[in-house]
Amino acid sequence: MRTSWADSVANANSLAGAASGSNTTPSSASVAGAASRPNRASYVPPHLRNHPRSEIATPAQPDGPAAIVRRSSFSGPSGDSRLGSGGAVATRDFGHSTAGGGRPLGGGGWNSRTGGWDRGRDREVNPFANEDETTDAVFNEQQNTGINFDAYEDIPVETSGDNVPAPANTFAEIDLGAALNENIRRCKYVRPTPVQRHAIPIALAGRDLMACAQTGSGKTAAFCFPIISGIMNSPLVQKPRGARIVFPLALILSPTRELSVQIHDEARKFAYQTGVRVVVAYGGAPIVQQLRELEKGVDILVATPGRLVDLLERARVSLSMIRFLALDEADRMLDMGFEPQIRRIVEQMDMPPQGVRQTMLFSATFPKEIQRLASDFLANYIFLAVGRVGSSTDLIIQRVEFVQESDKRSHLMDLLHAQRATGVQGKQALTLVFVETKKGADSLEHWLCLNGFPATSIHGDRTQQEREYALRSFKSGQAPILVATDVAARGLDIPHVAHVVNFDLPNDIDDYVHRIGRTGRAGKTGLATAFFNENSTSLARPLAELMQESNQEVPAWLGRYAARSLHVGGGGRNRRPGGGPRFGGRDFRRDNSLSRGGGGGDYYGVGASSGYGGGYAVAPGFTSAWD
Ligand SMILES: Nc1ncnc2c1ncn2[C@@H]1O[C@H](COP(=O)(O)OP(=O)(O)OP(=O)(O)O)[C@@H](O)[C@H]1O
Repeated sequence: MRTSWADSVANANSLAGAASGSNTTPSSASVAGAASRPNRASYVPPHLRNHPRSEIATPAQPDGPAAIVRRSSFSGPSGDSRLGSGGAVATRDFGHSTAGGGRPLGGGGWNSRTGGWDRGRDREVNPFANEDETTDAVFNEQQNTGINFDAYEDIPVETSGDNVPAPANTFAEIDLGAALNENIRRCKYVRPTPVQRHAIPIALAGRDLMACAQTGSGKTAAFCFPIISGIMNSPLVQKPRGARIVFPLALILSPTRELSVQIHDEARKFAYQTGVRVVVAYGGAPIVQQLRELEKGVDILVATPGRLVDLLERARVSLSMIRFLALDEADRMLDMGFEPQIRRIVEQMDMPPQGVRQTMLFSATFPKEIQRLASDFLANYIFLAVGRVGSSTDLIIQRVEFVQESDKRSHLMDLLHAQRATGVQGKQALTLVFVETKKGADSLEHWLCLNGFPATSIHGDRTQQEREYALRSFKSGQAPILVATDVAARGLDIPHVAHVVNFDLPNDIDDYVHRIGRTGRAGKTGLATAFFNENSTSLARPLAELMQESNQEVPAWLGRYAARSLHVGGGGRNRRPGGGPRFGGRDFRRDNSLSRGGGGGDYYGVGASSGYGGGYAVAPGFTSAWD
């Protein structure tokens, strides 16, 4: 059975303790003795290679169950030691003790359950295997080196908060350690995206973070890298053993099952051969299988809130050792749908409080009221806005067409035929069609299939198996059209989505931003078409504003709808406050210190000021820069 790195530490200590004839710690002698046993070829993790043997040291004596062992100090900033008050900090380097001494803590390996931490890692499934085998090398290359990554270069970046760490320009500068760097290379990431450049140094400095950055701009790595590096490099409280309860060190919450699976897949790549074990738990899939995975050991738990609550109630997971908490799609996680569950998980179970754990919230949209809620979870945090957050990337060409309800199907058919005619189809050009209801998704899928367009669908009434199958056939191009409800709106990173069609527009502009963000990812361009009619008038103004902000052509008729909705007070939550350039989800804390510019200005000339293009003063403690 494999274990997590944390378990390995615990087991290493108990093994060594046994070897020295005590229940506590390995003495130097026992370790030396163990090290002098005949060595089988020992696995040296990539990040520990090339370290002189002289640096190799032995874990010092832990002090009871809360003993802390420093895992590795080979690179990166020193870990967050905020948890250090619970026990003694080992002075020797855990990681290095593995590196040089073969199996320094006993011939049986690090872990009595597994027969060896390194053996467990030898058996680690290579998450890059499929990609390496991909014959279409160019395809892969384009995926991640992204010719258009230059498009991000002149993106506006704003940070606020105390003592904001400086951004880094290269991964080498960030110094994540050899193992992570090797995985970054395997992912074909040549340089960090802007959100990574800023967020990773902030997170590595141990700071809490609320980060807004456009869809498809690499937020997953921005929170995964520091978590993995933090787990590898910082002191660790020894995990209690024996019971069937597991103690993850990091928790990543996301709103949908598919997104959790995707984050898990990504995190496994980033953590490959680091010894940091990532496990996913989500609803709709058999819990027994997930429990089995958890029992093998878990450092990073990626979960949907519902399934996590279930695991907590069954006392199979404890959050008492959580050092890193990340909420992906944080605004969604804290809106009315999820907030009670999130509060339960974060505030009412056994998770260390804010200021003790490190908390990171990420999204492309961050309405102010949600920022206010989110600040309950954060301590002295830094707000980071990359791009006009809450806005869409300029890489997505947005079109809005006026289509009556009864004409929508035939209009969609025209679009699809036109795509076919230009050869834009198949695996290299997938089309994602968003509809409002589950029934609507089923019936549109059926109709498309009847009309010779292989389609599939994903929504909440389909079984998890059906959802996963649908996603697989879409990704593979077997069904190059996916009809979806908002369950597929956020986070999903599906290569080659060339066209997003908003067959039904959502009620909330932020949902629109996330939906169209399924294309135009990682520096590539994409197309989004929306069908607008009298049913979507409440979206007219925010949509027109968004398009204007993203340098899109706004049809005159949409401008008229927008102006009208302003006069009748439409917009509701969609009404964007303040006018002026939004920087999207601007830090709500600034509202207290800055006078609001714009006062409802807009580009229709209806508001009090001319809105766009006007700046706002930068208050002390806030920086604003073009990255
Ligand atoms: N530094 C990088 N270089 C090249 N590609 C990258 C880099 N970082 C991330 N990517 C790729 O960019 C794509 C989008 O990343 P990711 O899914 O993390 O975006 P996101 O910001 O979380 O988007 P969303 O807001 O939609 O959730 C992924 O395919 C990822 O592999």
